[in-house]
Amino acid sequence: MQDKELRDQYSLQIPGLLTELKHAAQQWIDQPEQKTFEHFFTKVLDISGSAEMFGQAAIGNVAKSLQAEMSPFFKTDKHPNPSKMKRIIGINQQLLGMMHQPLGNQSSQIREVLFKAKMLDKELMHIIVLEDDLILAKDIKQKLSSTSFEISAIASDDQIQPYFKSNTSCIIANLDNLNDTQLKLMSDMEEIRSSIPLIFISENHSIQARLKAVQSGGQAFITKPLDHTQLLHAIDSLTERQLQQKYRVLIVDDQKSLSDYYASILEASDFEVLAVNNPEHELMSALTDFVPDLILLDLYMPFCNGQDLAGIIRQMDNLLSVPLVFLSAEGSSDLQLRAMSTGADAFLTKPVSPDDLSLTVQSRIKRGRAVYDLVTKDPLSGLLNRRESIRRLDEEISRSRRNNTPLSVAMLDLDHFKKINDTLGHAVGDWVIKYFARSMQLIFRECDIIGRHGGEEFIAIFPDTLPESGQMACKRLKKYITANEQDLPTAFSFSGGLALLNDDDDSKSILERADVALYKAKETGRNKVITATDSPVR
Ligand SMILES: Nc1nc2c(ncn2[C@@H]2O[C@H](COP(=O)(O)OP(=O)(O)OP(=O)(O)O)[C@@H](O)[C@H]2O)c(=O)[nH]1
Repeated sequence: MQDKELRDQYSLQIPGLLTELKHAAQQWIDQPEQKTFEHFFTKVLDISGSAEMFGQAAIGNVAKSLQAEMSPFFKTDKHPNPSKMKRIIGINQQLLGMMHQPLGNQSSQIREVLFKAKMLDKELMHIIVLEDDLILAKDIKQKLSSTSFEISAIASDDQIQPYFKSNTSCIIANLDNLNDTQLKLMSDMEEIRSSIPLIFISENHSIQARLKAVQSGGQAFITKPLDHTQLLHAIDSLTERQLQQKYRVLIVDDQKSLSDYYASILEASDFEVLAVNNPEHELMSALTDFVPDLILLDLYMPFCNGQDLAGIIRQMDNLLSVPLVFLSAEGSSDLQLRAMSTGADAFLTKPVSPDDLSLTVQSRIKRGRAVYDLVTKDPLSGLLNRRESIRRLDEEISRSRRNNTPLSVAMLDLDHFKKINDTLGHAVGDWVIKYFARSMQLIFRECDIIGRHGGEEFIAIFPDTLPESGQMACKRLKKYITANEQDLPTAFSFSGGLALLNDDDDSKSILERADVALYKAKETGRNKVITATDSPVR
């Protein structure tokens, strides 16, 4: 029988398998005992053992993860605990959902299993703080709330589960106050919280304490006295709060059918993908305009080989930290090694499974971003540093000229910041800088580029924007900061200068014009943004 016929036959069986699986799972839920569990397990085995062979790889993969969750309890007298049971039921529901869908449309479901749910755009993140030192809990709550998180602080012996919400994105727990049973609960919970990160804080600096944290599922360990910058940094890097834009993957492969296939897998896992099938003509503009987070390169192409292209890419400053992954049917380890020596980060051998592709891409991007962050970000504010902001401004100037679109740039500076430092101390000054940075991230558009130019001075680049809209964005920012004033350790304001790119400008001159306008705003009373060669807008 032909492959296709086999696949079609299997498709006809899916509704029957679906009904049996549903029934078996329900029986186990109603009567959670060994007999019903084993019956349910055999139904899962039926699917995991056959789906992939008949071209239903996505269903097969989820069935396999369900099988892996259940197998430790098969033919033993152990029974899954309630959290494990919840997880098994959850995965089973995904599997049923996939089997219920029209065939060929299941790939988007994989990401529910492989990837954590993305936070909605600008959605407030919810953090659970498990700390029975009421003063410390209150302090964490106050500091984090004023940085735009929603916080539930609970004593450590409380039941944590009822506090979980759909936007819960992080748990902070005091390791020192948790007894063995509670630590076990945290580690068991890992199965249901799956990707919600857990940060432990502790007074104990020892390796034993760190080990205990890791064994209980902790992904970060912060010692007391608590440095809130470090805490925020851990939250940011674990939750990817600042990285809510989609990861961008550039595929370079001369075979369109293959690049379409890879693109469909990656898009289903929420990556943004651009495919280049004709590198000779399309690659350079794709590299500069698309600015990929990772490049998937075919090793052999008619125009030139992937190794040479890797060499070209590695010569570009802004792509130095971007991971390169070769994709090829080349099985020789010698040739693979030679290819890797051009600075590539991984080699995937074709045919590559959807899971391998998604997971490799995801993990390499994460590492690439971590390196990129170290080089380009300002550690206090989490914004781009001065060097990177100017590099991005140069890029935006070129893009604006190419596309004939307007570009506005603002220099923003906190007012009387020295007084805040002098009267309330440097720590509060630092806090204001972070708060201001986060407010800009929250209020400005996703595509706007925000950097810390130095001290208490910031740069905001507004692509495709006239100064009038830039002024509106600054007004929204001012309104947001004023509205939240009561939650802050001190009220503060900012002044700004805004400039529109003109034909003669380069990054230096546009910044100078924005700076002159900023100076004017300071001179004429502060707390306002002035557009270069324009009258003040209050
Ligand atoms: N806390 C803190 N202070 C900083 C940092 N970087 C620069 N500063 C301080 O920011 C203050 C800037 O002071 P000035 O340049 O006089 O400006 P200003 O007081 O804001 O006055 P105007 O800009 O004229 O409104 C100085 O006291 C710097 O020490 C930082 O990273 N953290």
